[in-house]
Amino acid sequence: MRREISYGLRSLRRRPLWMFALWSVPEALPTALSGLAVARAVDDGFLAGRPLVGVAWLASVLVAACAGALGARQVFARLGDLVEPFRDDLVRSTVDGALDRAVRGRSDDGALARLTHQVEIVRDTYAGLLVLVRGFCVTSVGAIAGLASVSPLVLIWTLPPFALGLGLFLATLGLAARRQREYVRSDEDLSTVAGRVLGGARDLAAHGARDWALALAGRSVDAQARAERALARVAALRTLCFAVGGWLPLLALLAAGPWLAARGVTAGAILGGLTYVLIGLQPALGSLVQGLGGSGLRFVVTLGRLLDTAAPPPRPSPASGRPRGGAVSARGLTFAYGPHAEPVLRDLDLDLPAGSHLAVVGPSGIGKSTFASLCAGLLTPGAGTVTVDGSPEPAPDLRVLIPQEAYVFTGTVAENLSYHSADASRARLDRAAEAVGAAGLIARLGGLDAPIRPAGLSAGERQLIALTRAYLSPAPLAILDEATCHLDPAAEERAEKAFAERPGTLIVIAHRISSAERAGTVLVLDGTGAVFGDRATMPERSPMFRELLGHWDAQIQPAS
Ligand SMILES: Nc1ncnc2c1ncn2[C@@H]1O[C@H](COP(=O)(O)OP(=O)(O)OP(=O)(O)O)[C@@H](O)[C@H]1O
Repeated sequence: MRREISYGLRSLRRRPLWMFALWSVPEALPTALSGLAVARAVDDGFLAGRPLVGVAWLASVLVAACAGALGARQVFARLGDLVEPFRDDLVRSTVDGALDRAVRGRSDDGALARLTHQVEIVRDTYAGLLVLVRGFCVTSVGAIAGLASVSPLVLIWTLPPFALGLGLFLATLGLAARRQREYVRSDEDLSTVAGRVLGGARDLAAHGARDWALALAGRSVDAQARAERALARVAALRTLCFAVGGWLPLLALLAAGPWLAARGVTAGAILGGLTYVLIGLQPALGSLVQGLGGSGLRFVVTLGRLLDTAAPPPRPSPASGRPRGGAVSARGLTFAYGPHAEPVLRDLDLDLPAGSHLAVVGPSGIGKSTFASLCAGLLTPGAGTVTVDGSPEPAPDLRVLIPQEAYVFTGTVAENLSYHSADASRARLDRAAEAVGAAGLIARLGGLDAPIRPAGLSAGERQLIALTRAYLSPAPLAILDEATCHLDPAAEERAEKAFAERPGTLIVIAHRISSAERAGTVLVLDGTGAVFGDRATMPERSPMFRELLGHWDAQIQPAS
């Protein structure tokens, strides 16, 4: 349960939370004033023979209620600012988890149900819990402040039993969550067994296995009944906690009446105390017990299931915050896009030590992007293997691939940059943007907190954002698949140099041959075979490389 609660708390954005809390203050006024108004109305008004004073005190509660209503209106208007980012985070990690499984070739039948039904349950219950907990805090703080202002002696008799009931209730929450989970599990088991038994009813009857099937289903029915009884016992325990916290303060105050009167506490103050208990503490505790016991448990259990299947958290960055490793090794790597298609890559062998900088060059359509996708684990080799740091299924935490069409999402600049590095400080985001050459763009957009509208950015600007995001990733292997094609040569050089200096391995699918000039190692794909080796020796070893260099020289000569 701790994981779910801390996820819920972590998702609360600071600024909207402050606004939410600030607008809650007026709502505490009617509760805080209610008992005091009753006490004064009785003591200074009705019992003193001044009914108009009494009525005026009671009317003051009405005024406070109007102020409270205004506050409540603002509170609900701000609820979306807290709930929607939470939902977006949840959708993102659910989609990441499903994609991660899909990329690894694992089926994930429940992904759609999680994304639609379960995310919506969690979002609704989250909003309900925020309203509930806020309401409890506002009402109980108002009532306790009011009790203290009416008479500290009244507070002494009412607060301890209330706190005891609340404490006991909170202590049962862990048990209640466990029981709720067991209940959901047993319910699922029962429907699975019942489905199988009913589906095979004809075969079971034909083989005379009726008793066996009855016993099988009976075990699940018994288990579910046990789980439901256990859940009911927890509900009874909750009622007991409410009785202690909600009714005991009332009984204590009534029983202490003579004792209080002997110490100068007026009838009005005792009545005021009773008012605080009856319209403040008791309903606040009642709603909390009901709400946390119902939608609170639904929140914890459903969120728990979503988190179990969400994307694994990004691998913690090494101590220096920078990636290490990223060795790539291919053995007999062969790939074709169809069973009878001509292979795009055939029997490719290469070893790229960690920290290398490889440029992949070749004519258009020769298989450079295919090679990138194989290294990233997005395609599965038809024959042979390709591994990253020894892993044949390079997980997202091992590599980051930036394709030609860079994806940028609606959100702030900081959210876009830190997508692969949630723990990156703002200073790190700034340094990365500076290194990649995106600092000017970010300043133009209005800084890290500026919102991004993907459609408002040019293709090159989107590439700069995506490149900075990838640069910050803890993945030791970065693959740029023509990821700088919309940048001018100078901006491309700056971005590539930043990636080359980033610890880890860099593979650049070259858009311009100048990318190969900067790399230590080159892979030339020319259709008849592949040539892999040092950049310096490549012109001698590969006629294709010489040809590409010639084209490049011809292109840049007239300009120089
Ligand atoms: N999804 C696919 N299904 C079928 N064939 C594909 C697919 N993707 C690429 N191909 C084909 O595989 C071959 C290699 O494509 P690939 O995109 O890897 O080449 P490339 O060298 O990256 O080309 P470019 O430089 O134009 O991006 C091409 O003939 C292409 O048409």
